[in-house]
Amino acid sequence: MDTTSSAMARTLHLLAKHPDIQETLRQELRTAADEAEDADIPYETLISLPYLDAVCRETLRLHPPVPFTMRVAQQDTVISLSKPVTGRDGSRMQEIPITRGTHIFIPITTSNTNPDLWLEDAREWKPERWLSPLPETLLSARVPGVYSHLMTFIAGNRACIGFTMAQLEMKVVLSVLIQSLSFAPALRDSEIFWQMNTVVAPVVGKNPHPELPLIVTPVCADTG
Ligand code: HEM
Repeated sequence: MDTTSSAMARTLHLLAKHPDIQETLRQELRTAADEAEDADIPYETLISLPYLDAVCRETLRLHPPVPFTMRVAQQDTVISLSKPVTGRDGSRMQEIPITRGTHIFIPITTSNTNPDLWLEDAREWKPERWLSPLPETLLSARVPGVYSHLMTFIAGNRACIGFTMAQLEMKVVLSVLIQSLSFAPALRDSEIFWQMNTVVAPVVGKNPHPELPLIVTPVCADTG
């Protein structure tokens, strides 16, 4: 499973579990489609629909398809910490010296869901958080990620080059699917497990191959 399809699968699963959010999104998309002169929602409108954008951002925040990655220090350095940690010998450290060649684990999900930055509801899926000003604790932390205070697409010279395209893909696919189809959890929903591969993928029970059962029903244009 690739990164964007992992994000899409997670978004559809969350929308299936949150029918109220799914319906709000459907109404936003249908209104935009009704106002469009062509059959499709124009690009400029699609990328600026606030609720669609919030749903995508919130999924990419809480469930980054690449949950962690590694880097190797190319030179000796010192990492400053925002709050002290206690070492094995009991000493309190405010910074960590790193020698060249050290492998560094980068916990993307942990940064994206840090309650010190995102406040106490950091581990909840709440698209509406993106419709209000973001917390000052987050803004002042200056997370280095290339996208939206998140580490989802990592940071620096080797950051993801495809993050704008990934969001566009998500928005195009969601706009088509959610307008005309309703998604609900399948009977086997409790057996779905999100496997922490390099790219997170849904599996069911003991079957190692990715699959995501959902109940999909057509919805008419004039019904909710
Ligand atoms: C939701 C979708 C995506 C996510 C979450 C994602 C995430 C990431 C992450 C975390 C990295 C850094 C990996 C590492 O160095 O350890 C990366 C690198 C990369 N991504 Fe993405 N990506 C996504 C979609 C895409 C798309 C659609 C493309 C291309 C159209 C793309 C192209 C690349 C490339 C070429 C790199 C390597 C950059 C380099 O090493 O200089 N990605 N991506």
